[in-house]
This record gives sequence, structure tokens and C-alpha cells, in this order.
Amino acid sequence: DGISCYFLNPRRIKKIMERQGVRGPKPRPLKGNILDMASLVSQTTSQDMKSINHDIVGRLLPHYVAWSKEYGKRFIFWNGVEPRMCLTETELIKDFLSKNSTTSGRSWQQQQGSKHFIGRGLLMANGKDWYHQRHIVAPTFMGDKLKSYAGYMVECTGEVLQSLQNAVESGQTEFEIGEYMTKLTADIISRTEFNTHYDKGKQIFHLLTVLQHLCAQATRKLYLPGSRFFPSKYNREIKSMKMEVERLLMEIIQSRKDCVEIGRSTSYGNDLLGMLLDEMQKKRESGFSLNLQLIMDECKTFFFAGHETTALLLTWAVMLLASNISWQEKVRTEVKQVCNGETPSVDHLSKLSLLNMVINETLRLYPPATVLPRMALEDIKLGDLHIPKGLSIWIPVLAIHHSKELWGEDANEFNPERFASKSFTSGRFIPFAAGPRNCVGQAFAIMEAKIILAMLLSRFSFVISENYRHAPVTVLTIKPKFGVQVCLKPLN
Ligand code: HEM
Repeated sequence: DGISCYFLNPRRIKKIMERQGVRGPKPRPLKGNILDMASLVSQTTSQDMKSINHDIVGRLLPHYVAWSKEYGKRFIFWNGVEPRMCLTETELIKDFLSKNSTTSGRSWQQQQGSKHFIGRGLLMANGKDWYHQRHIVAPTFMGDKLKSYAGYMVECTGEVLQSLQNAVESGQTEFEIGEYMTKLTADIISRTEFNTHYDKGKQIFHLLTVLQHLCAQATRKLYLPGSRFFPSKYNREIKSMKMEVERLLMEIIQSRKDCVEIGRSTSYGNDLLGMLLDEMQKKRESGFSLNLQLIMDECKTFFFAGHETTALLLTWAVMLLASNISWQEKVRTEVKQVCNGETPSVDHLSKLSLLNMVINETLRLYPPATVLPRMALEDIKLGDLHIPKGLSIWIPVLAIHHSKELWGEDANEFNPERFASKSFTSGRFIPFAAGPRNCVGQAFAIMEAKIILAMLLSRFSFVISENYRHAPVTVLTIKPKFGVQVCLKPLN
């Protein structure tokens, strides 16, 4: 299986795609085009940008720019031994994402690389497993359940704003807002997942962050990712840390189960974990079983998938509002009118349409997930194309969001007004992907972003600091290389 995965299949895939007119840069043995990509990116990102502008595709995806110039809208390249076909035609993207939620999914490489920290939770599952898990998880992010998390968000935001206020009162004026947002979204997901076991949750997630870096470091040492090949020094540390994380998670889950079993309580709790256990119980009654390992993997997955992405959305939104004062004031006025001095409630949120436009425009210019890779798990028909099993479809979200062809001449400008009418066709705005396998936490993330920004705007006014260096970089997500420094002024 390993051999065919690495050597035979790719050659066949290359031939099949060449016959359909899809070509691309010549791959090197094992490394594919990874070195070309790395050297291009290291050139384009070696310096800060000259001004705060959003023309960042050439900087962050220089290989995409070069290859699409040379080979057209569809081209094939090699991420190591994994062949990827770039897909930019919006009709095909829509078609692909709406129809192939079980016939495409995570590659073997992706699953191996994340096995030790998020395991086989929803994000990494494929096919039937994915389908069952999605039906258990999705209800915990919808309707009244979703609304019930708003209180946790308001509480955590209040605490962080208070700490900013205290710092301002003791004389600090400049803040790196990214740090605060990262801490805040981590607090919120810990609180939402584990309400009464909140502190233990924070401890778990701290360990998980360390574990994530260890796994990334271990993979970077090799062109063939996968735990089996990790150097043993990493392997031991990774394994013991994983065990510690799971021991702590099991303690929480067990204590919830005990409470129900001895009859002290009828539900597993009013948090995400409780809802997940309730859903699992319902499914069990209809004959389906979900094991505890999977529950732990889902808990880890929500943290991993939901906290950094949301923190980045917020950090870029603050950067954009701090350098576009007229929009900052417009949104603040809206928040004042709608919330009338109260802390934002779920009912307020749907009325904050300017804020919603700013959030969308932020997600368009700085989509936290810059690319979407999905591997064909079966042969797939896509428009005029035949996609063979084993080929990954690679959707360059960032490039699509900045395309002048799709968005007009001002594609690289911050102009939330473009979201005033809802007529943006799907396929060109895909920060959360689309179709049945889109982001399950999308509504959660938007609710969280609105609450945090509304509360921040009502408490402080802010401008971008002279010390801010505009230097977006991508790893998997788009980050400000040196953070986002803003000067805060309390409002009355
Ligand atoms: C601004 C914030 C967020 C962004 C931009 C974002 C983006 C995305 C994207 C693009 C995907 C699809 C990935 C792919 O198929 O390759 C995804 C999937 C997912 N996201 Fe999010 N996400 C955000 C917040 C969250 C939050 C808050 C949670 C949970 C608390 C979450 C949980 C998930 C999960 C579990 C999946 C996998 C869904 C599946 O495969 O069925 N995300 N997200």
C-alpha cells in the first residue's frame, strides 16, 4: 500500500491529467515542487510590505502566480509525493464542494501528520466515518444550543477587556492585539467546551498547543510526513504528552458520566461536551455507538480548528479598523444604536449589519484558511474533467478572494460596502469552504467575532501604531509576522 501510494499511482495520475491537457512544473523525486515553493515564498516574504495594502497574493502564493501564468487556470504540482491540481474556476469549485463530501477528503499525509494531536475527529475523518460524526457534531453548533454559548463569550470578553482597561490605567498605551485575541479565543473555547471544568480545559489546551508544535517540528524534519518516520526523540515526547492530554480529558468525561449514572443530574451538562455526550446518547439509543476516544478527538479538534482561525479573523479585523478610522466610527455608531449601552445579546447580533460587512471583508482579504486541499478518494467526474482517485484538489482561497476578474478593479482594497447587497455568488467567497463539508463552526465563529468586536468598539477607540510592520505570512493560516500593534484609548 505504501509503495503504490508513493510511486506507482502518482505516475499514472500525471499521465491521466496530461491527457486532459492539465500540465505543471516538473517534480523532483520525493520532494516534488516543495523546494521551488519554499524558495519562492522565502524571497517574497523576506521583507515587510512598503505600506498597509492588501495586494498580498504575489507575496503569499508566488508559486500560484508563476504557475497559473505559465500553465493556465488548471495546473498540477507536487507537494512532495502528493499530486495536487489547482482549481480556480468558481463553477467547478461549487460543483466539487457541493457533491463530493464523502468521495473526497483528507489525504493519508494529512491524517498521519495530525494523528497524535487531534486524532480522527471530524476535521480529519473521511467517507462514512465523517458522515456519522458530522451528524452527531452539527446539532451542537445550531439553534438554541449555539445561542446558549453567547453568555460564555460575553463573560470571557468582559474579563479580557477589563485587563486591557487596567493596563491602560497603569499607563500602557500600545498593545499587540493578536496576543490578546489568541488568549481570548482560547478562553472562550475552553469555557464553551467544558464550562464547569474550565480550568482543566485550559490546562489541556495548553498541552495541546505544545503538542501541535512538536508534531509540526517533527514533520518539518522530513519530506515523508507520518508518525512512523518521526525521529524517536520526538516520538517519545509526543506520545507521553498525548497520554497526559487524554488522561485529563478522560477525567472530565468520566465525572460527567458519573453524575448522570448516580442520578445526580439528568443531562451531561450545558456546554459543548455535555451536548456532544447527549447527542451520542441519542444515537446510541438508535443503535449507533460513538466511542470515548472519538469524543476526546472531537474535543481536541474543536480547539484546534476553532481557536487560532477565529483569533486571526479578529486580529486582522482590528488591524483593518485601526487603519480605516471612518469605518471604525461607522461600526461603533451602529453598535451604540443597536445595543444601547447593554452587552450584546443574540438578538442584537443579527441587527449589526455594518459589523457583519466588515467581518466578511476581513475574511475576504485575509481568509485564515488560505487554501483548501481535498483528495479524491474515488474517481470523480468534475465538469469536463476526470479526477482520478489519489489526486488532491487544491483550491487557492486567497487568490480567488483577491481576483480582479471576480471582484472588480478594487479587489485588493478594503471596501466592506461590497457586501451590502447579498448578491455575491457562492464559489467566489469561501472563507469557510462550502457544501456539506463546510466549516461546522461557522455560525459559532461569526457569533464570537461579532460579540468581541462589538464589546471592544464600545469600550475603546484604537489607531494603528507606528510600530506596526505590515508583513503577512502564511504557514497554513495568514498571520501578521510581528503581530498587530494598536494604540488604545478608553471611551469615557
Ligand atoms: C474564523 C474562523 C474559522 C474559519 C475561517 C474556519 C474555516 C474552516 C474551513 C475553511 C474549513 C474546511 C476545511 C477543509 O475542508 O479543508 C473548516 C472546517 C471545520 N471547522 Fe472551521 N473555521 C473557523 C472557526 C471554527 C470554529 C470556531 C470551530 C469550532 C468550534 C470550527 C470547527 C471546524 C471543524 C470541526 C471543521 C471540519 C468540518 C468537517 O470536515 O465536516 N471552525 N473550517
